[in-house]
Order: sequence, then C-alpha cells, then structure tokens
Amino acid sequence: MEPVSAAVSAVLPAGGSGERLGGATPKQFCGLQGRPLVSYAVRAMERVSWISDIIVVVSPENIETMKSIVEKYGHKRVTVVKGGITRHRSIFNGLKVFAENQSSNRLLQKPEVVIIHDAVRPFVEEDILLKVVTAAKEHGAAGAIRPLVSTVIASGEDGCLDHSLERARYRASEMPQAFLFDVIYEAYQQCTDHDLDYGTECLHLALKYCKTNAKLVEGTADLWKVTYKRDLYAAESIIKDNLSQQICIITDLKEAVAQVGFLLHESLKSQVKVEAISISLRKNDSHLQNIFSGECYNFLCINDKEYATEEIQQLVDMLEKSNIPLLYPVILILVHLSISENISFSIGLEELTKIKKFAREVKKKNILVYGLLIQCKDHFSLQETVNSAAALTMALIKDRNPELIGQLLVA
Ligand SMILES: Nc1ccn([C@@H]2O[C@H](COP(=O)(O)OP(=O)(O)OP(=O)(O)O)[C@@H](O)[C@H]2O)c(=O)n1
Ligand SMILES: O=C(CO)[C@H](O)[C@H](O)COP(=O)(O)O
Repeated sequence: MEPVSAAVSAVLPAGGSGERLGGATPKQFCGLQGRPLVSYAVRAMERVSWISDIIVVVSPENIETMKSIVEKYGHKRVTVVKGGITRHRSIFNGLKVFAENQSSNRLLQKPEVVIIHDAVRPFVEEDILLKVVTAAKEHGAAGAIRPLVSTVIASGEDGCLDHSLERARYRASEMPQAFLFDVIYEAYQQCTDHDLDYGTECLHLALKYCKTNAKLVEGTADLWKVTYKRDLYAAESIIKDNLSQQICIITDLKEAVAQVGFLLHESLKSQVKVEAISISLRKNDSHLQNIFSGECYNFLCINDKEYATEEIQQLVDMLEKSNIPLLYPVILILVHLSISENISFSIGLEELTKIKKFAREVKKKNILVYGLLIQCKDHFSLQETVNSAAALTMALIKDRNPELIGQLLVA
C-alpha cells in the first residue's frame, strides 16, 4: 500500500464511565501489566510516524489523571481535551480543537484526514490505520468491520421475536474509523441533540448529513472493544502473550557457561524466538542495544559466579536507558550455574537475601528479576536439568508475576 500522502491526526474518545464493566475506575484507566489501558491506545497511535496530533478526550474530572499518564509514560504529540456526556459529544469536542479556538487548548493544524478510535481498543495496528485512512481519502469516510458473532434479532412490543436479520449480510462496526476532516466536522455541526445523545455510529452521521457512503474495511479480531470485565482479562493475556515472543540469552565467554547457554537456546527455540549473545557487559555491547530496540522484553543472564552484582547492575542500567521498562515490565532471569561434583546446594542464605533485595529495588524500575539455579553434577543429567530450566523460564516470561520476584527457582 502507498504511504500516506495526507496530513492525518487522531481523536481518541476516552470520556466514558465504563458502566458495563462495573469497576470502581473507568475502564480506560484500568491497569494492564501496570499501565492504564488508555496508554496502550495512545502508544498504538504514537508509534505511527505519519499521525501528527493525538487528541485524547476525557471527562472533566479525569483531565489531570490523563495529563499525568501522558507525563509518566512519555507520550508525545498528545493533547488532552474535555469530554461530553455521550461518546458523540466527546468526539465533537475533540474535533473542535482543530477548528475552533478553545479557551484551554490552542488551535491545532487542521488535518485532511482524521482517525477516530476508541481509547478502549488497545490493539490497533498501523496496517489497519493505513487502510482506513487511504479509503477515507478516496471515499470521504471509512471504518473497520468484523463478521457478526451472533445473529441480530428484533423483539416486538410483547417481548417476542419480531424478525431476525440474515447474519451473512450484516457486519459489526468496529474502530478505527477515518474521515475527511471537513466531512465529519460538517456532520457533527449539523447533528441534532438526539443524534448527539443517542447515536452510536460516526459513519452514520457522515452518511446522514454529508451523503458520504463510508468504505468498509475488514479488520482483525483484536480490534474488539474492552467492554466487560472479562475483556480486561483477555486484553492482559494478549499483552502477556505478545511480550513473551522473544528472549535474549546472555552468557560470557567461559566454556561451561556458553555450553549451558547453547543447550538452553536449543531447548527454548521451538517455543520462542531466541537471541543468544556472548558478551562482556562492560563493553556496552552494540548487539545488545539492537536487541533492546528490537522490542525484546525477556533476558536470561547466565553466569557461574556466586552473585554477579556488577554485570547485572550494568544490564539493568542499559535496560533502563533503553526506555523499554517504561512501557512494559521486563523479565530478567539470573541463571546461577553451579558446577560441582557433589549434590550439595552451593548458594548460601546471604546470596538469596541479596537477590531478593536487588529484585525489590529494580522492581521500582519495572524490571522483574528472578533467580534460577542450574546444577551440573554430570554431563548426563545436564540435558534434563536444562529442559527443566527452559520450562521454568517459559512459565516466568508467560506469567510475568510480580509477586515471585527475587525467588530462586531450582531447575
Ligand atoms: N461520554 C463519553 C462516553 C464514552 N466515551 C468513550 O467512547 C469509547 C467507547 O464507548 P464505550 O465502550 O461505550 O465506553 P463507556 O461509555 O465508558 O462504557 P459503558 O457504555 O459500559 O458505560 C470509550 O473509549 C469511552 O471512554 C467518551 O469519550 N465519552
Ligand atoms: O460501536 C461503535 C461503532 O461505531 C463504536 O465503536 C462505539 O464503540 C460505540 O460506543 P457505544 O457502545 O458507547 O455506543
């Protein structure tokens, strides 16, 4: 698909109260892996370089909360705007920032195309944004659709079935949607109070008031709207699943360490993409920097020292500088390799306490540290132990459980 040749901005309505979810906090501010849902939607827009301004519309009482989210997660190009009592009124307020001078917000450059996307749909990808924007440029309006999951039926006044719709002919209207700015702004200006208070479909407004038939674009299943409590669980699972796709194994040049690194790589590679690097952390390895920028959120650091404080601290510093832990918790598994002939447990209580203390400290930086002990008694049992270490590693990176930090697991 051609790159975007129009000025594009986005409006994210986030001014609802989340009644159907029924939580104490509106759903857009609920934490997923410690970060509010709305921040994921903002990030999804922000990482698209051709989107200029991102307008987040929130209810008046949440303006400060939203501003602090923008600040905390370092979001860029975001303007926070006061919402209305319905979704349509909130979106209209968001659009006004481009067309009318507001007392609290400066006038922003009017885009040719505006994306409208619910702040509670966190998994929107650049690909679908590009498709709706391109279609909106050509047709005036466009929106993502999905096949209906259930048949739509109408009930009569007596509460009995009146008629049902032929499911294959209808689609669920999802988000994102995109519009020529002038089309959707004109439509909102002409809206009646009834439209603004009871309407649920922006594409319909473009049709009703600007005779613009929106192009419908097939979207992915991940575009669904977080509505009920179970949707928060589903969203968190998807995030965890995305974060556990890749792991980086870090070893030094010692033969025994490198060998265990190799065996772990072999054992993990059928389940997860593995990057293996053998480095001295002192050198601020550029390969490691590349891995950071490649969005890897899991690290397995193998060494045979009692407790490799200096190396690990350097890795933590590098991770912190990379900004990864700002948006997602990073898993750091410290593999302690114990090479001894006898079966005795070679790590002392003092070391265990040190790991725990260190883990508590770096948790504040959103880095979750776990210890993993691999004992190499003899060559024959090593493979079995490595397989067990790989299984524990997968469990840790998939679960991302902050309560287990600082624990030493024995493979
Ligand atoms: N007055 C409103 C109402 C809704 N929205 C936003 O519109 C999107 C889609 O609305 P919906 O899922 O219905 O959110 P809520 O209205 O919060 O949910 P509910 O209907 O369960 O109360 C959400 O991002 C919501 O925050 C908004 O900006 N202003
Ligand atoms: O369904 C939609 C399609 O336009 C909108 O995405 C929106 O989510 C509807 O919100 P509400 O459930 O509050 O009417």
